[in-house]
Amino acid sequence: MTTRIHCLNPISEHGLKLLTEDYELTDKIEDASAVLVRSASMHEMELPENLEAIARAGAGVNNIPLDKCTEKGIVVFNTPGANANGVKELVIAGMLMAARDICGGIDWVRENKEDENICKDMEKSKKKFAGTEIQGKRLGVIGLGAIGVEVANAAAGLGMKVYGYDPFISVNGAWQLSCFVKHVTDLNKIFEKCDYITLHVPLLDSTRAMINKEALAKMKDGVVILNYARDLLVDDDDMLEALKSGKVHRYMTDFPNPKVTHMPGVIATPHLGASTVESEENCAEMAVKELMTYLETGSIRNSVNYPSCEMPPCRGICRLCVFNINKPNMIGQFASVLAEEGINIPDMQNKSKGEVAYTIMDADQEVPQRVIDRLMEIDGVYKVRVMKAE
Ligand SMILES: NC(=O)C1=CN([C@@H]2O[C@H](COP(=O)(O)OP(=O)(O)OC[C@H]3O[C@@H](n4cnc5c(N)ncnc54)[C@H](O)[C@@H]3O)[C@@H](O)[C@H]2O)C=CC1
Ligand SMILES: O=C(O)CCC(=O)C(=O)O
Repeated sequence: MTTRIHCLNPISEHGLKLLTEDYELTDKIEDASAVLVRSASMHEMELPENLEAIARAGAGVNNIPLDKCTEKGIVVFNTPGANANGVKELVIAGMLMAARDICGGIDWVRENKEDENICKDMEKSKKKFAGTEIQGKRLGVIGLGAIGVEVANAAAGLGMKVYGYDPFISVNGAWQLSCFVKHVTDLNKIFEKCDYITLHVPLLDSTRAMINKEALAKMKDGVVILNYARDLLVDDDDMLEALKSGKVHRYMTDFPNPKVTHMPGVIATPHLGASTVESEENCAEMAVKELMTYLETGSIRNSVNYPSCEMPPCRGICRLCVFNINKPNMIGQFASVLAEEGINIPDMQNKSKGEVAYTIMDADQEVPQRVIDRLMEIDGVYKVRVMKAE
């Protein structure tokens, strides 16, 4: 049977062409078993009953209703690191544009394009666009995940003194971090010391408005803030005050809104961080592969709401995938139901992540609807998915 995929945003052909003949794209989300999405907000959307998975071709998942998806047993994937280089390069460009008035200079040339004496006049005018160099300046990187690590390492390579803060840094992130990046455990140190501060954290309740009046008050006069992560990490009203007073020299952001675009000292790009051929291809490829693997085998890799769980090909007649609350005796109850129905489990795998768990069980015979209903009746089970072996 053909599996239908709906794209909520344009997804790179490089990824879509990996879909085998068992798949087709559909314009109707209500017909889709899976969704590919970039930044489109899914919060107000009705999720189709037969939706099995959503793959975010990118990093941030604040556009997806994760709790709702979890309770419906919809697996949400993202593509860790796939666009990190694209964002890193824009952040480095942002730092350079903040340090030198490159934008002002370009505007001046455009405005004076008809000037016959432009060669002479520019030598008189250029002093107003002069700037500083980033070499030797202090950069604070908040969030040392895929992007933060790359930004920190690149900036260290450009001769900046780099300070990194991430209380939840992964082992992998720590291994990849240049030894020239100073590890900071108190965020205030970044606020107090740095000439440039760049944000690379997800938008969560704990990070929302982390750049606010109190944080800004601790910073050096003339600090540059770079926000290529998410709009709501910065309190716009507090930023406006800081720009007006000169506390912040420039606010570089990838997230313009009607308030931000009117602020003095803002240089904004229209959410371009991941808009490179390479990042779009990497994200699409990873997202499509994650979806196909999950839809075909039940194995989960890079999910943000369910644990990673990988199983070799089905060793029975069919495979049951159970989504449930992570609490005692769930596996015992699943096994009891199958045992009472005379069904053997030749292979199984159970993984948990925080408050949820996921179990894959291979069954040595067809599993009748009655058994699925009994599994669904177990308190804490969100969903049971049945897959036929190839
Ligand atoms: N402008 C754009 O087009 C793009 C923006 N982004 C944004 O950048 C964010 C980061 O992306 P990645 O680095 O790929 O994600 P990631 O998940 O690899 O890294 C995020 C890091 O933030 C850390 N973190 C979480 N809470 C923190 C806190 N309170 N203080 C310090 N660190 C904290 C985590 O431990 C993790 O290491 C995404 O969530 C997304 O919002 C990502 C890609 C493209
Ligand atoms: O897909 C995009 O262009 C946005 C990328 C992004 O913001 C992310 O990956 O979090």
